[in-house]
Amino acid sequence: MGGFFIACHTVFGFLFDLLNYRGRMRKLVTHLKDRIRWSWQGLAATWHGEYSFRAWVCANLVSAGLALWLPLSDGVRALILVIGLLVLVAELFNTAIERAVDHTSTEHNLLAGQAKDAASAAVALSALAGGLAWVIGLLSLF
Ligand SMILES: Nc1ncnc2c1ncn2[C@@H]1O[C@H](COP(=O)(O)OP(=O)(O)OP(=O)(O)O)[C@@H](O)[C@H]1O
Repeated sequence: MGGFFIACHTVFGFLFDLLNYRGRMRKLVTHLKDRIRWSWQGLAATWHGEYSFRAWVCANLVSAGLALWLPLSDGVRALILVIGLLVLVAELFNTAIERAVDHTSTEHNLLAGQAKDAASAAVALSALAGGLAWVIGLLSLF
């Protein structure tokens, strides 16, 4: 009799865990789908609203094409491609900060200006890193 109860407890425990697990997985997949949708919305809005983002995407396509075409080492290629993506990431943050600041107030304010300038500097520095990666890559060809 004791063995029967232990067996029931084990089987029901297993079924309960399985249902719980499936519920958690379903929640995880829904969250993942939402995050992909929101990220896509962010990319699309930035693409449509920011000329500089479109310009960086085009520059990245040219840079990536050249990096793959030229006989560069794998390390330099990876550096150029990754830094190129980081410039886009910096531009997305720059846009997010500009939008958040302008949503709060479009009045002239020292802190608002500093926030935007810092975001702008982040894009400039990441672009500088990309340029540096290209200089290293081109020097390695000679
Ligand atoms: N509310 C503000 N208060 C103070 N200075 C501001 C404010 N808004 C903008 N500025 C100044 O103007 C600069 C450019 O502003 P903003 O980033 O909004 O212009 P933008 O032309 O849309 O830039 P981007 O080309 O990066 O999209 C800022 O870096 C900052 O120095």
